Amino acid sequence: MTASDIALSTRGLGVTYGKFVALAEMDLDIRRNSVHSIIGPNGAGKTTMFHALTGRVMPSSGSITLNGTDITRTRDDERVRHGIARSFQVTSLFPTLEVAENLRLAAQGKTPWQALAPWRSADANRSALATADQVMERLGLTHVARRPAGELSHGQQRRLEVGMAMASHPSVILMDEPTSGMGVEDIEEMKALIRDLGRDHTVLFIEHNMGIVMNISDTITVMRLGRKLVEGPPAVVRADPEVQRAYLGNMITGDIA
Ligand SMILES: Nc1ncnc2c1ncn2[C@@H]1O[C@H](COP(=O)(O)OP(=O)(O)OP(=O)(O)O)[C@@H](O)[C@H]1O
Repeated sequence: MTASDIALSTRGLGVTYGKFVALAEMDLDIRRNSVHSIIGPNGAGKTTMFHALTGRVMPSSGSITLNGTDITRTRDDERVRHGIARSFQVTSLFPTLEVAENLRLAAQGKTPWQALAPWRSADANRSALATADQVMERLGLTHVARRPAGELSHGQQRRLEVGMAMASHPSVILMDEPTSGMGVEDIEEMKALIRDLGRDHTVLFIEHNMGIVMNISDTITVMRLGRKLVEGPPAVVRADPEVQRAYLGNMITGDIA
């Protein structure tokens, strides 16, 4: 693997909350156009890792590199411009606005208030509309383009959240438990979407459902107590004695068979 194959990497990344070490010495290499999952028991530091990557918390040590640029000290909004997008929960959607309008605003990186501005250029608007169309097609939401986002089914809303992240043309998409609270059918659609995204995006996601993780990940990083425990493709992680021990000790829930 050469440096240009890596979209996002960390070296020696650490986060402390007061005296508590939530993340320590984390080295991560996320391959471009791959699906990479982070798993581990509650409190392992997965969310802290995401917060450090998006700029929500500042690391106490180490570095973060995105497409060759050191972004360790950049603000969260600058990171979005550099190409990191986080798929937020349903609350990030504007429920009274149409699906297409939600995506158009996301493509412009704007709130509805800013989008009302009269000085918005026609070209920027056209390109945002084109992006919204492409994203809806990819997500299978074209047929609900004119429906208010708040009227979509739960599964459709969750796919739209992913679309909101895609609309900023990110190089890396972070997803925090993309299938949590979903029924079986919606889970299958989300799995297919993530796998599809991995063809031309880099996807990093936190997930508790082991069936999904083993099924769609190219690489899995297992965390425990703020550190990396094991990393590799699903077959390697599944067979690893340390991971097996963690499962047997109920440190990680779910079925790894
Ligand atoms: N703001 C904070 N202040 C103090 N401690 C925190 C803070 N946020 C998280 N922690 C602690 O850091 C540790 C790691 O938490 P984190 O949320 O990153 O774990 P996680 O792997 O995402 O867990 P889960 O699967 O339960 O979401 C936990 O022990 C948690 O209590």
